[in-house]
Amino acid sequence: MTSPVTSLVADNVTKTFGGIHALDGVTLDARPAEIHGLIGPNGSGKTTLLNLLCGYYKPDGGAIRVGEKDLTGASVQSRARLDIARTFQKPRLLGSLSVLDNAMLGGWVHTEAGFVETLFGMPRALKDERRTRDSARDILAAIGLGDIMDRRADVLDHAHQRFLEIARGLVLGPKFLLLDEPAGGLAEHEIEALADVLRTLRDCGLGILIVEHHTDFVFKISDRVTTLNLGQTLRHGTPDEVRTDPEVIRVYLGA
Ligand SMILES: Nc1ncnc2c1ncn2[C@@H]1O[C@H](COP(=O)(O)OP(=O)(O)OP(=O)(O)O)[C@@H](O)[C@H]1O
Repeated sequence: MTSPVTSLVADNVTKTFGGIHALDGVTLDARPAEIHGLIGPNGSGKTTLLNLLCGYYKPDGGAIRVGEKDLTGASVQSRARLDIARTFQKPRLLGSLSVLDNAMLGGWVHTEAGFVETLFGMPRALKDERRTRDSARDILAAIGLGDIMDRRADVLDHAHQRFLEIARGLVLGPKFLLLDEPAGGLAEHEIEALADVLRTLRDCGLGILIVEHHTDFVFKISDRVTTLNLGQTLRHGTPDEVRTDPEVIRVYLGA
């Protein structure tokens, strides 16, 4: 598949677990400055595709690329260096650390100091830390967590935990942000706030891929939508094209 140079592409990927074909020849591209919604019934392969894109799994067939660069065998760490960040269905935070410290964990990828320099708090390590702290503070403030930066992560409510996970991903300075059910468990006004944040990030040039069951939210916020079913692409198009597709209605959305 040819694609715009800087897209993150899953090209004809397959993934099997035992006898289960979780993905069977799926192609999808996440483009810069675009929100791409990925929907489909339970078990249709959405999270597996996200895990292939960020390097948690290797595909059994097909390829993962950013532009012309083949990432198929690349580790999660090297993909983080290649500007791919993700969040999880259940936020994975370090509860005993503060909001600020959790956000700063996203900055490891940009540190220049080596292990020994960090261990002994040498100048380059201190500079790394200052830079990451400043960046984390700015992002937390922008995402609405500026007033609770010193709070422990484990006392945050669910919405704040979700926003903190996104902030941590952003401290990485990614070009692509992969979100696994970011609206899960959020109230309507929190979903509105999430939509505002994602639109702003998109308008700043970030490519965003959202796996989500909250289809109203997906259709409202996405530029393009892909529907999976049984590990295959059922429909791909604009939100209107997908929402009104008879097969998508039959298999997933209901009449
Ligand atoms: N690590 C694994 N080991 C075995 N089977 C797996 C594994 N991960 C996924 N599967 C199977 O692959 C299929 C696709 O799962 P996946 O989690 O990608 O679907 P999904 O669309 O994200 O579902 P949901 O909406 O419920 O999160 C399912 O049949 C699932 O049981």
